[in-house]
Amino acid sequence: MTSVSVRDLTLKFGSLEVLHTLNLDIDEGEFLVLLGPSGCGKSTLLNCIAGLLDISEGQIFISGKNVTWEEPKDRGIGMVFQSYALYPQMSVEKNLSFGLKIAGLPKGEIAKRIERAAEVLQIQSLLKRKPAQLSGGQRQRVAIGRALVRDVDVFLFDEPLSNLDAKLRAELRVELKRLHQNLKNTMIYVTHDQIEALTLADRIAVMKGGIIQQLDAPLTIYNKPVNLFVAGFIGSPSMNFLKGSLLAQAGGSSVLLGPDQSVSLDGYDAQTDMFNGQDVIFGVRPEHLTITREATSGPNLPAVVELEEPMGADSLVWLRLGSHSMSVRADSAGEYRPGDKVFVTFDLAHASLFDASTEDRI
Ligand SMILES: Nc1ncnc2c1ncn2[C@@H]1O[C@H](COP(=O)(O)OP(=O)(O)OP(=O)(O)O)[C@@H](O)[C@H]1O
Repeated sequence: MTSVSVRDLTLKFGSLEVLHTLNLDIDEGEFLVLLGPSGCGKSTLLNCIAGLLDISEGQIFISGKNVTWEEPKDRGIGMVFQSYALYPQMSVEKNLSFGLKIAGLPKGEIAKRIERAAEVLQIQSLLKRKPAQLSGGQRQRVAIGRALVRDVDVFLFDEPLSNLDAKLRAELRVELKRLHQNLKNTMIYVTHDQIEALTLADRIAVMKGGIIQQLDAPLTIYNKPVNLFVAGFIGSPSMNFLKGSLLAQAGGSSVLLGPDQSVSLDGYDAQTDMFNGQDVIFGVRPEHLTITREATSGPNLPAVVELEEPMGADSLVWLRLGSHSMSVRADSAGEYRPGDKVFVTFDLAHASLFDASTEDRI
């Protein structure tokens, strides 16, 4: 069942149109991540769903009800912001109970909900403390708790972890995932951190310039990005992009990357013949390339090592291949030296090909 439905949503700030006739359906219990670079409109979209902005055109439905003109408090949503927005003079317990008291809930019910949220978030021992006596991670837990006690259908998160250091962020990310697995509420989560998106989401909506570029499961977005923007935005280290031209012949297509340098597209999962002679961009992730000292039987090209970056478990080896530079994830601990002559093999089943003029996937 659809939990949140956004229909033909347009939002303008004065003459600046930030969201353009946007449509989005989010299933009940789904963890949907809105991902994109700064300024792409993801917080604006979340704020529209929350009712914090008056939309210019379109409609929003939550749990089947048209809430387009409803007040935020009447939408059945709980929101968690990047800034914890806790009341500094109140204890954790009071921060959690405040909204419920205003809503007129009976004392017993309030106590029950706080107890449950405190247990889920492991903050039972912190209930009497003030926000200033908490760490950043604990404060963010309380902020999540405040949304939790409202007993809502839909949680909205706006970059809730971005104020935390990397280690804490990784810990809370796991906790959020666990929380979603236990509660099974619909969650809409804004971030510009692709790791957060890939690890948390059931589906990711990648946005650019107020438009959803791709809405898909994380691995589909990772393996089959619909355009050059999505391909470049997702993945760290980034996908390698090699400019070339497409040559379709009787024996199959290939990409000409330079004089005497061509990569056969045998194994690529789409028809490419109709792009014969056109400029294309061949995209391949560092982990879908293999370096060998000797030529292999697969589609491989000679390359020269520029440098090796050790990354702990493995390393990133930068290669020069004619006029192209590319990085390869290698199971190596400093065995490559600048100037080493190697061969690089391409995993075509995981490669991407883009039309250089439209930047769309072929
Ligand atoms: N109140 C406002 N008045 C005018 N322009 C605004 C307002 N709020 C946001 N904008 C503009 O709308 C666009 C989208 O902003 P939004 O905050 O939604 O982006 P975002 O993708 O969430 O970025 P970030 O990750 O930096 O928060 C930006 O160009 C921003 O400058």
